[in-house]
Amino acid sequence: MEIVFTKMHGIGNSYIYIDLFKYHYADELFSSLAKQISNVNTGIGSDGVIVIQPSENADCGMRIFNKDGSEGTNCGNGLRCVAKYVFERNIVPKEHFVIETKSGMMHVRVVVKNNVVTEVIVDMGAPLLHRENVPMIGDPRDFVIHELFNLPSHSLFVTALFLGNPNAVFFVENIKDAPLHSVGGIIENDSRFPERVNVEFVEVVHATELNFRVWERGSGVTEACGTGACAAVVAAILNGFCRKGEDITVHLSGGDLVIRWDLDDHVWMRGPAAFTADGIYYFS
Ligand SMILES: N[C@H](CCC[C@H](N)C(=O)O)C(=O)O
Repeated sequence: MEIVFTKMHGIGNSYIYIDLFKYHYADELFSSLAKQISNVNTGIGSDGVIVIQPSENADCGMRIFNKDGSEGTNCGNGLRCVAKYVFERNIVPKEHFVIETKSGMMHVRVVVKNNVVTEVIVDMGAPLLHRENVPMIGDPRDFVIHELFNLPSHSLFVTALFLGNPNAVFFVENIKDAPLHSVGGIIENDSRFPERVNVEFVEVVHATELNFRVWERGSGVTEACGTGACAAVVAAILNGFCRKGEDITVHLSGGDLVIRWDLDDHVWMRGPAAFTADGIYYFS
């Protein structure tokens, strides 16, 4: 079966984009497509699949499927790429518009130079801090801020929250020592997170600068995670390392994002998006 696709990335977090405004594929396809096409040897290579589709409630809709075929609820880097795609391909010829995701309506603004989107600003909405919203087991009314999180090999302190998806943030002295590969997958699948969790390690460089690495739910280590970077900024403010209302630069493996948890409680993310290729994939 021939699948028309576009590959894009947001600071190295790459997805295969399927445009359902133009082409028609059955919903049942996407989970197995994500598993197959993400393989760099037998597929195209990506962190998953993102479906761009019409929406009755917004200018367009977006669905995200991780490498393991699981469907996520939002994707920060994906939102910026979808915004660039629908603007430049004349699907949504507006500079301010709304993208519907499983975790809500996302308001985006594209920064345009000579008809090319150079940057996208996304209102990621307000974080949900109660344990039941992360979700994480325990007293539902609690916040999870600097809570002891014991593993067989490590004693860590977690700050957990929902910001488009579930996030568990751990602060480390030096990002180079983050036990990403040794505990990322263990924490992702820990039973304390009933819907699994995206795992972020953060080094506070200073009050307006963070170093960041991520093990993503359903995709493992990626170059960048937009929702995760936003969650890291919220966690840094909750722990007193940074301040609300200030622009925080987050250094991810694939590049930088500028994020602000505003006094109105909304989290704003600003960053680039890029086309990589258009093509046809032979799905079997
Ligand atoms: N792995 C995430 C979805 C992708 C999020 C990430 N790529 C981003 O840029 O926000 C999840 O299952 O919640």
